[in-house]
Amino acid sequence: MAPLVIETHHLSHAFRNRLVLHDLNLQVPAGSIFGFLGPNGSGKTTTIRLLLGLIRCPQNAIRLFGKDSRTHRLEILNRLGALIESPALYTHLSGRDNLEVIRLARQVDKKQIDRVLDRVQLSGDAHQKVREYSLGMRQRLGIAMALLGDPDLLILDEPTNGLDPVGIREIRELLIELSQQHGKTVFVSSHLLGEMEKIATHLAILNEGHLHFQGTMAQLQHLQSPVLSVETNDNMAAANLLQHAGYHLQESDAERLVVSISDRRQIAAINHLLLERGMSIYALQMHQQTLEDLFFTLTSHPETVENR
Ligand SMILES: Nc1ncnc2c1ncn2[C@@H]1O[C@H](COP(=O)(O)OP(=O)(O)OP(=O)(O)O)[C@@H](O)[C@H]1O
Repeated sequence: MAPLVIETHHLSHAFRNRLVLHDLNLQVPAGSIFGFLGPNGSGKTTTIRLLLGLIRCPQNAIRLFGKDSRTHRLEILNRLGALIESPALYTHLSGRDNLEVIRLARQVDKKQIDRVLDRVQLSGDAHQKVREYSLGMRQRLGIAMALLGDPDLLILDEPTNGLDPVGIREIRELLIELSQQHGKTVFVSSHLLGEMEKIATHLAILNEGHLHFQGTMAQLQHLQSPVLSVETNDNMAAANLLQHAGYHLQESDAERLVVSISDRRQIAAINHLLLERGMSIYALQMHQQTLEDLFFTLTSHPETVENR
């Protein structure tokens, strides 16, 4: 297994006595594109601020590059670049001059400006004022800033927020290239599973400060179970019956009844049970859960998947 670039050990955090992160044990392997997923308010930005040392954490709770984040702060910061939501930019300056400001502050070699402009494909627009940049170009410039100093690890908080589909695709391609061709580890937060699905090698799913899943994309896909849509003359009565028989209902209302099943034999058993109780069955349709469904289940009924 690749060495871990980020590790958190029982990391918790409270704002004024309100616990917003609970016992987080993250493990981010070197070279991964690690999607840190969760709905709004689940604690992603708080985790990222803790990782970056913008919020103080207890000693031994966070290790970056195998070193404790409290005792090796400078050494760690030299190896990472970050972008939290939108970059702070001087819009009256050109893209190149914005990079120059950061370069001077970080005391990085001047040659790096051309290198990072090229990497984010802004070389041709480098002399244009940032106020003329699209939102997508501004985000790419923000990533270029994070790349100054040639960091091994990039930490990006919702980098595609507010972008149109073209901007989202550009960022997606850039992150894949940074990982695959330049060997960076990319830790990227998002509330959109569909977006992460296209690029992440690993995922963690956070909800209300609790980690509900962590692993590779393949491991997440393995959790996808088949479901059965059931349509009867009385879906509410059918739902009661199935629940009493021990089935897990993913959705149940008068319109829609969706039951988790483990194999096809359960379809026959459900059919039998409903007929036995005199119900009319209009449809039984098996389909594979999508990752979107699984994400919804993990963040709303985690107990149903956690122990599989
Ligand atoms: N400075 C703060 N003071 C008090 N509460 C805070 C503070 N920052 C965040 N919170 C609370 O902590 C919880 C987690 O917020 P956080 O911003 O980390 O979530 P998030 O997953 O990044 O959400 P979003 O996608 O909306 O940015 C929320 O309930 C939020 O209201």
